[in-house]
Amino acid sequence: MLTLNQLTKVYSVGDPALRDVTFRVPRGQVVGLIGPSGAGKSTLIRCINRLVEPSSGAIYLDETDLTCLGSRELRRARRRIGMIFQEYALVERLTVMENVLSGRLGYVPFWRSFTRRFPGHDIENAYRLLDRVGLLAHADKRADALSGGQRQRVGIARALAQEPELLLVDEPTASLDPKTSRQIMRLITEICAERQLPAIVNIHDVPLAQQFVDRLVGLRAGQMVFDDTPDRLDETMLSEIYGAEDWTAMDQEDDEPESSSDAQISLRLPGAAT
Ligand SMILES: Nc1ncnc2c1ncn2[C@@H]1O[C@H](COP(=O)(O)OP(=O)(O)OP(=O)(O)O)[C@@H](O)[C@H]1O
Repeated sequence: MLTLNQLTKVYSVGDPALRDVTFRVPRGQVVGLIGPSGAGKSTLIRCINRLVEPSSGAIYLDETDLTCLGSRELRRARRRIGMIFQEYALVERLTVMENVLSGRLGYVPFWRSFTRRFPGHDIENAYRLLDRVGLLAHADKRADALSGGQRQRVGIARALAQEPELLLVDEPTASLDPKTSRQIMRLITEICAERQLPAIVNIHDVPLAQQFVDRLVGLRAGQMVFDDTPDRLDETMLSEIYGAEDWTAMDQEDDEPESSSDAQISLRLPGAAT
């Protein structure tokens, strides 16, 4: 279980990026984090893994307050947090298998990581994970030979190789076409249910989020303005989160042809095609 308690972040300049954000994510629940640009979504995710230092508040991963950890304890705690990134963050010249095994680097002694010699059970587990994400036949291919969707599947398998207790997912579909985006969101949510993993997914595509996540948290100017199931997010609430003017503008953009490079971040209300 992840618990954020009055999490606040004030950067050296500007208004607070997060103000007293409080919510819990129980095991197996996938929370979609939505809000306009600058609302604080990335800051929230980065505070949890302490890439950004929170200004105040607490972040509990089960019993551990992540905000209080020294550097050594923090390294250990980060092993418990799997990250999935928009641009996959793979090592392109390494194979799919080597990329998945890199999720184990925090667990093996330095000499093993240096020579990339991993214990047999890590390798067996990596094969199982590749099978789960549908990439078993691609284990020996170089990462740069894969499509975007396949790369993201490698990213998911690598995060799972860590045997995490929490998944933090940053715009997992922003570089993917709509069909592949749905496949990736389906995979993430199925895996979280299977493994009873709590997850926070930072996502711009509201309809996609509504289709797959258990719960939506809406941020605006660093404050939580929505926390409910996706079916409770109506037009009024969307205007509240995104601001009436911005929301109307984005809604109109949605009427433009798909060729728009912003097509994927356009916002539509429920009923997106599967
Ligand atoms: N390193 C930084 N130093 C100062 N201000 C920052 C820094 N990073 C973010 N901010 C500010 O904090 C606020 C929240 O930014 P953040 O990137 O978390 O928003 P976001 O919701 O993730 O936006 P986007 O959807 O565009 O990625 C913004 O006002 C931003 O300008």
